[in-house]
Amino acid sequence: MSKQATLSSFFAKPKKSDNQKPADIGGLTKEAEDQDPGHENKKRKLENNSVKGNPVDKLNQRYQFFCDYIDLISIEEVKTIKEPVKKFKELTVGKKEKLSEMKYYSSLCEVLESVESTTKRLEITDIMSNFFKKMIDEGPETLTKCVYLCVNQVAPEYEGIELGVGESIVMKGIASSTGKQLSKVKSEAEKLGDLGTVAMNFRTNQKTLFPMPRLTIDKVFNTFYEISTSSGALSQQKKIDKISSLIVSGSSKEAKYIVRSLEGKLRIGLAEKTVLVALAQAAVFHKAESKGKKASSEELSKASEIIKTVYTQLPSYKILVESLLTHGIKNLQEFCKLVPGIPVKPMLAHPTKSITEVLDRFEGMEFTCEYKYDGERIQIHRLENGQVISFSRNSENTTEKYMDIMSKCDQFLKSGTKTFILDAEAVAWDKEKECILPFQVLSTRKRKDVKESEISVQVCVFVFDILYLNGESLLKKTFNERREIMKSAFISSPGQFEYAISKDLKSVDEIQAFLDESISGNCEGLMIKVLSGEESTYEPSKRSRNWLKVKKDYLDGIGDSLDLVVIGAYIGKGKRTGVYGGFLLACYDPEKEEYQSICKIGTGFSEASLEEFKNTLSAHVIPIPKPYYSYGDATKPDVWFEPVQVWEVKAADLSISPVYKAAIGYVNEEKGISLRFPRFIRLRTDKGPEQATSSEQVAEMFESQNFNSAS
Ligand SMILES: Nc1ncnc2c1ncn2[C@@H]1O[C@H](COP(=O)(O)OP(=O)(O)OP(=O)(O)O)[C@@H](O)[C@H]1O
Ligand SMILES: [Mg+2]
Ligand SMILES: [Mg+2]
Repeated sequence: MSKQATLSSFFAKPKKSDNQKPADIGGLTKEAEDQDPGHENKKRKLENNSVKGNPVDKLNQRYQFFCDYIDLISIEEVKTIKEPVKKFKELTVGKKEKLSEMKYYSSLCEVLESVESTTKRLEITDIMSNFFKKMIDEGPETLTKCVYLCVNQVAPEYEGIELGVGESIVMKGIASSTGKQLSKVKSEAEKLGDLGTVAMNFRTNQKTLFPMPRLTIDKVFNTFYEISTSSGALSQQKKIDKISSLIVSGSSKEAKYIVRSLEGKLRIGLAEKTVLVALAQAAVFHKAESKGKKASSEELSKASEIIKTVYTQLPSYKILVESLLTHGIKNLQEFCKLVPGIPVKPMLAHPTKSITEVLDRFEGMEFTCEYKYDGERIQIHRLENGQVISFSRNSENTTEKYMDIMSKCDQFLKSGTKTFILDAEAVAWDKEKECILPFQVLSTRKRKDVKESEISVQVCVFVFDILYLNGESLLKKTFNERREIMKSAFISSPGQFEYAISKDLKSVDEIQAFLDESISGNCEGLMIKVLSGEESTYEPSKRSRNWLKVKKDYLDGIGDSLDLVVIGAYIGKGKRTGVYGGFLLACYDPEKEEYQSICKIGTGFSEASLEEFKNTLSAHVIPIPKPYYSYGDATKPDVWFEPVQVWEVKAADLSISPVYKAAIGYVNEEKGISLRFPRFIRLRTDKGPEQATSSEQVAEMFESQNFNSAS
């Protein structure tokens, strides 16, 4: 551990055992300070200060004393102060000049505050790009950490390290750092609805005897990282201590953002896309200014496009920022390409409600129809070293879950096939009857601590696309080309590793027959995809109109199911006594960062599932609704939940509602949209709450329903 780290960790936890009152080592009362405008007393104290205790404590305390006043004393003056300061000078000032203002967490917080105070996207982008432009001078490490703090992550999403600790731990951290009772923190939280504000208020009213060293971006990021990665028996207390030390060192404003971050989300209206665009623009501005020029709007929009494309292919801010600063925005695409080992956000499809709708959309284009398998999306990567790993739709590493397939993947390769990225669907497979099993069977497979010998549910992987082969990205190739490359590089094996069944059809009748065939083969319907031309490239992370899904169960209905977040429940009566009788569901509006109520649901549940939800959801009951829940009083549930579960729901249709809030502002300024006859289908473990059906999607579904019924 470096000296710096040892010393700063001292600040994290002031030791009470040294029989020293803070004032003894330099703290002065406010009055004394006022009477000492030249800080003469402080300097004298600094020079004379003597501390008791073991040598390390002494050193630490002296260092702390030194830090208390370093801001008041010029470096020249410091040099004239003799022992004991000399030692600290060697440790700190001698090696490092005072940090630039941009290195402090307060500079970031100021920016976060300005972002929070506006809702105008362009203004937010400007604020951020200005900030990043200055940050570029601080080097790639600080800039990377800054970007991570802005999107509230500590590592790339695919590493699965999440910043966000339980509310109760954050509360304990606030209590211990502000000297308040835990019950007081809780009651304030109930009153104000936001823990960040609670921490801020407590911190504002708190008197500290001497100032703590200022928080740097580095320190905050590193502590967040430690908190996110610590596990084990003592981790709870360690987390509380770390949270507490950050809050103690932070100003009231800093405390607010620290707490918000720890809760898992900043909620200031700063979208990840905006951060990316701002980063691109910052690079352009920085370069232009260094040459004494002005950046053109063309350059700016081109840079934004480049960075967005690059990030979908290589979602790592560290690599992105380093390449950006080393090679410049223009060359970014050359240095940041997709690479096996780093998951790409998969391409998504648009729902349709009839085959004729598909034919209208694809008129004059070459397209193909594939079976739509009902399992779990799987992206299979083979790395340079021969390792085979897989990721979910959500970029979660699922190698362990599918270890049986991954371990024998090499059997399915033709010679010469080395590195690749495949897009596929994993489906439960009945070995004896040689047929596809329903999704429910697949979902019984364990995700963690899997032993290959204990796997009872066999899986067959149906491959439908290839993104990368032997060092080459295939994203820009047409689907026709990709499909040929895919078929030339692998050997299919029935019941284990197959290509998705497909036919290049043209007429409604043919497609209808193929759809029926897919249903008899235990599939959900068809995926219909553009085969050739510019519109047939692979578009990572995009819900593209070049891929259409046709689901048998939703034809002539609303076209697709919805994935909704459970935000509340109603106490069960009669047969449902003891469990929840119904639930309040919401869609998500990423622009407003809020969950909007869309329907009550009480149908589609088995007794067992109601028991299960009672157990799992009870752990997430919150006393009052989150400030980012939008709901009408008429639908107020008996209990509120944290947004943790996503349910797939089927509905008869959508209607305008004065009570529900979904997609408010899209179709009607005051009214929302609600689901009629909603029915629970299944729990989605592969989607997080923010990946629930968005308000925009709800509005689109509503509009397409009305368009079709009108025509
Ligand atoms: N041949 C195929 N081509 C592409 N995707 C397929 C195919 N067969 C099955 N799928 C699966 O179908 C999914 C798309 O339809 P589905 O309604 O199941 O999506 P979802 O996971 O609910 O996501 P969303 O509704 O947000 O699009 C793909 O993500 C993929 O997992
Ligand atoms: Mg599916
Ligand atoms: Mg869906």
